[in-house]
Amino acid sequence: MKERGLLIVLSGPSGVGKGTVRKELFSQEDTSFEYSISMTTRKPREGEVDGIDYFFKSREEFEELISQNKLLEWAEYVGNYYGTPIDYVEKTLSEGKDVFLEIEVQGALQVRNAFPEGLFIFLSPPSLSELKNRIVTRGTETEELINNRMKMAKEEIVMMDAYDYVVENDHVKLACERIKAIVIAEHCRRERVAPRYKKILEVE
Ligand SMILES: Nc1ncnc2c1ncn2[C@@H]1O[C@H](COP(=O)(O)OP(=O)(O)OP(=O)(O)O)[C@@H](O)[C@H]1O
Ligand SMILES: Nc1nc2c(ncn2[C@@H]2O[C@H](COP(=O)(O)O)[C@@H](O)[C@H]2O)c(=O)[nH]1
Repeated sequence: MKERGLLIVLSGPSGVGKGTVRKELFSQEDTSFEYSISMTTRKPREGEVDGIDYFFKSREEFEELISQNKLLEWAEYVGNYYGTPIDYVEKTLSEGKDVFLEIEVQGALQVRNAFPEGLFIFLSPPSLSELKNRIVTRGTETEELINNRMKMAKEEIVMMDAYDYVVENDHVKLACERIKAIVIAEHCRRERVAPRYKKILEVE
């Protein structure tokens, strides 16, 4: 039977740079994670594409998915639902591939209960003022939403103790290097060969 993949959960407050770090990680040739695309009831931002950035759903459709137990975790965050489709995660892990979730803190804590064997990484900002600066500079939120997200961020930051690792996102490329090193170390600790090293073993 094929060994199950590792479930990697990257979480942290809004605006810390989870999406930026994830996109950078997935653009690098030496990473081989599978990204789990989330469902949300949030309206698409400019440039976001259904089925690539998110699966965009109505509130009724999302509530139907909850009632059918189709979500590994879900949370209502600043007025919208967000959730992880369970079938994709289960299928991909059972194929022996590592699955990468980029989700907020309430959802990450639910995954911790369902998958205690997962790898939980909290992405931290260098400071709260830099966090606010990043949300403001992104320019996607109204002043009211920025204040709501900052209020949530203060509650989320105290939860970093519940994670296996805290990675500071001071520079995107450095944060990616730290995350890759953690994943490789976790594979070794669990007595498995990290996918990126398997090709070395194939050489005669
Ligand atoms: N290390 C960094 N240094 C400076 N700016 C950064 C860094 N990482 C990300 N940013 C910027 O911060 C802003 C927020 O980043 P991003 O959208 O990736 O955050 P997020 O955590 O995914 O947010 P959300 O949870 O709201 O989706 C973006 O404008 C991004 O370019
Ligand atoms: N609990 C979950 N949180 C998720 C999921 N997908 C994304 N997110 C997080 O929601 C906030 C807001 O996202 P935004 O795209 O509106 O800025 C952010 O922290 C995301 O990481 C999910 O499936 N479950």
